Amino acid sequence: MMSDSEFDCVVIGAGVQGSFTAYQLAKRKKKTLLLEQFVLPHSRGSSHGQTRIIRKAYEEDFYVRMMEESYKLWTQMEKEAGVKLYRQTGLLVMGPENNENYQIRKKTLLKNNVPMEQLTPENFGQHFPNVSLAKGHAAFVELTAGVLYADRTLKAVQGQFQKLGGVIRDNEKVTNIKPGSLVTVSTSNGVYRTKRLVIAAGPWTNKLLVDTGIQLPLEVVRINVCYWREKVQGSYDVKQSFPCFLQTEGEESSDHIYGLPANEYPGMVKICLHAGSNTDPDQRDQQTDRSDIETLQRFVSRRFPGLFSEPAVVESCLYTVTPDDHFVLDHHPAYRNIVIGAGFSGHGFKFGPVVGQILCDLSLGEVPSFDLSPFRIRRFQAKNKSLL
Ligand SMILES: Cc1cc2nc3c(=O)[nH]c(=O)nc-3n(C[C@H](O)[C@H](O)[C@H](O)COP(=O)(O)OP(=O)(O)OC[C@H]3O[C@@H](n4cnc5c(N)ncnc54)[C@H](O)[C@@H]3O)c2cc1C
Ligand SMILES: O=C(O)[C@@H]1CCCC=N1
Repeated sequence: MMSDSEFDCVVIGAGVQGSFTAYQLAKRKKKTLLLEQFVLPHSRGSSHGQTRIIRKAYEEDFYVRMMEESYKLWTQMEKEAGVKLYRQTGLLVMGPENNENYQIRKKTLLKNNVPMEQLTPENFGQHFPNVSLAKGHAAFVELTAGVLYADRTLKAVQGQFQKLGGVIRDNEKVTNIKPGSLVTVSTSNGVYRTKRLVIAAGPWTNKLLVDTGIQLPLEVVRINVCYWREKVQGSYDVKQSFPCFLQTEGEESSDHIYGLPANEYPGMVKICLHAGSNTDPDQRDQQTDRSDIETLQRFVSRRFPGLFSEPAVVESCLYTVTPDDHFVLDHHPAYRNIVIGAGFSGHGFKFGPVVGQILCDLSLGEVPSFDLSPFRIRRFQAKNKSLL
């Protein structure tokens, strides 16, 4: 019989990845504790806000395959929790016709039979009268892409976890990890012992890993989340079937620009640059760089003539970025009973259900159904031995 402070598994971090992992562990009848440093819900990490894009438009086949499973698991969670988490809107992908990144993405979708519609510069305006396609650019629509409701997801997954007997302790910061066959986890409120630990701490990952003797090559980046007001309300609204969009590269920036239809704030479209400035997650609001906003203003005024080119609302969110933009899903190199899910590099939300399954499999010593070589920690070792 385990005491109240002993668990089969402790998960650190109640963002999207930690919450789905804890849910999977509880589903497999493991006594699981989910620890969160802030009072839930909170907006200090990477998973807050109302919406995220779900798509299969990736360059790599392995992400497309993971998304096939993820879509099924999103539907399953919607049914189990009785809430709508996904809305199909399509994803408009635009990029320079001859750009490698744009072309590979298109080919990967075609190869994997993802439903899509290719547009021409001639018919683009009929489909999207309020968007101006740049000269020399091409476009297609990934039809099954859409919007995920983020805050609602966290509430649903954490609720299902608790229904399965899982314990959430929020406002409880992990202050020390002592590895061992039973890992000792000290928090601001107590001490727990667990057979297995999953670290899903988002931007705080390296702060926690110090105790376990490693550091990963992760950069924490602050993103200015900008909302742009419509000149005529409804022109880019989710209810009018305006899609999510992705501009792979353009005159304004070599970084991607992406957006979601007006949804959370009536009459405002979310458009962001997929880049920002480095920050310490505990000092996020001291990072005030707004150079990305100037890039976005140029983009909005050229490509979205129906929006005012001054953001009406600017919020903050954090990315935790790896050197190759691929995730870390692996065992700790020195301690097999510690599993790490990190470095989601600004595109991990849509994978939440499948990441939860993978981290749970790894933690229980089971073989995940995906090839995890792109996500192994040793890929960094080969490049820079001093990082580990
Ligand atoms: C602006 C923006 C737009 C994005 N758009 C998309 C998109 O369209 N589609 C998509 O798929 N993805 C998108 N992403 C990426 C996606 O949101 C992230 O990849 C995902 O939310 C990462 O989740 P996480 O659980 O790893 O991190 P987090 O959500 O940050 O969760 C980590 C949690 O760990 C907790 N924690 C840390 N340290 C401790 C400690 N010591 N003790 C206790 N708790 C601790 C933190 O408080 C936090 O709650 C976007 C991200 C941003 C910022
Ligand atoms: O993951 C996503 O879909 C978004 C859009 C592209 C850049 C990052 N996040």
